[in-house]
Amino acid sequence: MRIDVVSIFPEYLAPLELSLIGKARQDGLLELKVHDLRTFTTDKHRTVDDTPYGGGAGMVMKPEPWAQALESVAGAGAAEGASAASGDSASEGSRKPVLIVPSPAGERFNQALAYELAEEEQLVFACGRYEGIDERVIEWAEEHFTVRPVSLGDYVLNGGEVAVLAMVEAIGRLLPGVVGNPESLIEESHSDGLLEYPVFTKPSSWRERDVPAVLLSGNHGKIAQWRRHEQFRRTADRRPDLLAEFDAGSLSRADRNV
Ligand SMILES: Nc1ccccc1-c1cnco1
Repeated sequence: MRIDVVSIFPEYLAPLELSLIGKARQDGLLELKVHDLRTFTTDKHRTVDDTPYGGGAGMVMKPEPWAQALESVAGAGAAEGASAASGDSASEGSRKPVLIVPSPAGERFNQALAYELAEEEQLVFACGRYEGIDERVIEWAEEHFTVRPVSLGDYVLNGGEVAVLAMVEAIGRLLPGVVGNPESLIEESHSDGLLEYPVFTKPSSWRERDVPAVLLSGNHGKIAQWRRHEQFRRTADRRPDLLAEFDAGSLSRADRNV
């Protein structure tokens, strides 16, 4: 996968050089490039914003630098794919790259969307700041991208960079070879529509609190049943909304007895 991030604060994305995502980049499992939007300005002040038509507080990001930046990265994934592809590169990159615009007015990011986006050949993230990006950029971008405004949640950030850090980690860790043990992806919160069960490690007794005895029993059937029950209990307690969405049809026979 190829990821491009456009921002006026490229240094904000430095954490993507660290840890799991940083190693994936070093191992060639993920190609990620960060671009400074100001590179695509033409005036001596490298202006990226201006006052809003219709009045109001704050500034709006100008359209032309964004169009120049997005044109510059569009298809880079296909180009990379084509150069890397030994076979029919015509089929490589035939899909438009996905332009993800972090926005409080976007669809909610969740694990299902992370899995969906992890299948893409190229993701481009446009980090808006100020009061946002001129809406005409979003409309124009539909010619070159599949455009998806995405929200991390119902709260206000100062820009899209923090959202991109979260989304790139959530998506990048799903790519083949990134997480050491792929099995660890199976039992995570939200991987099956429920919250994950509680975990414990040594010592078995700590500050007069004991690890649940079933986990020390060696009875793997009972342990699995206890863990599944804990998933349902936790989800009902903390995220009843998820239970409402949970596909009861996916319940196994064992689930029905927890
Ligand atoms: N508030 C914001 C401002 C700018 C870019 C993204 C956001 C955002 C994303 N998810 C929630 O908020």
